[in-house]
Amino acid sequence: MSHALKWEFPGGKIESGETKEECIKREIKEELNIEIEPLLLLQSNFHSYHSDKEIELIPFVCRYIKGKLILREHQQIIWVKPSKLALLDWAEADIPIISQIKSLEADNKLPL
Ligand SMILES: Nc1nc2c([nH]c(=O)n2[C@@H]2O[C@H](COP(=O)(O)OP(=O)(O)OP(=O)(O)O)[C@@H](O)[C@H]2O)c(=O)[nH]1
Repeated sequence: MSHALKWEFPGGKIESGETKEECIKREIKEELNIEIEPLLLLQSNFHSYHSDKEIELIPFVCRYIKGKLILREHQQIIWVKPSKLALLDWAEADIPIISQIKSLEADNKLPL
């Protein structure tokens, strides 16, 4: 909501007592109604949107396990090939993540 109409990866904030893997599974189930398995932890990106708000974005490459995809919180969802990710208008914090995905794909290191 704070970056309305920008593209973001589905996810959300870690709750207390939760691991980052538990968090991403819970958030994807809550937001998209599907079960996923995190396969590869990418590098975090620390980003400051305003002086009062800093986020650590912790990206995972995940595998779809099961479930019917339902949009519970987002306006729109799309599947995008790694080579086309940079064409979208991303939330600022996401830009370095896109570069990581592109270079992993170029090196054939995406576990998909
Ligand atoms: N999920 C997600 N959030 C991102 C990305 N990039 C980015 O800047 N953010 C920001 O990181 C924050 C994540 O919070 P969220 O609102 O998704 O978390 P949440 O589901 O736990 O929400 P809640 O606090 O309303 O329960 C938001 O300010 C969001 O705009 C991204 O790629 N994915």
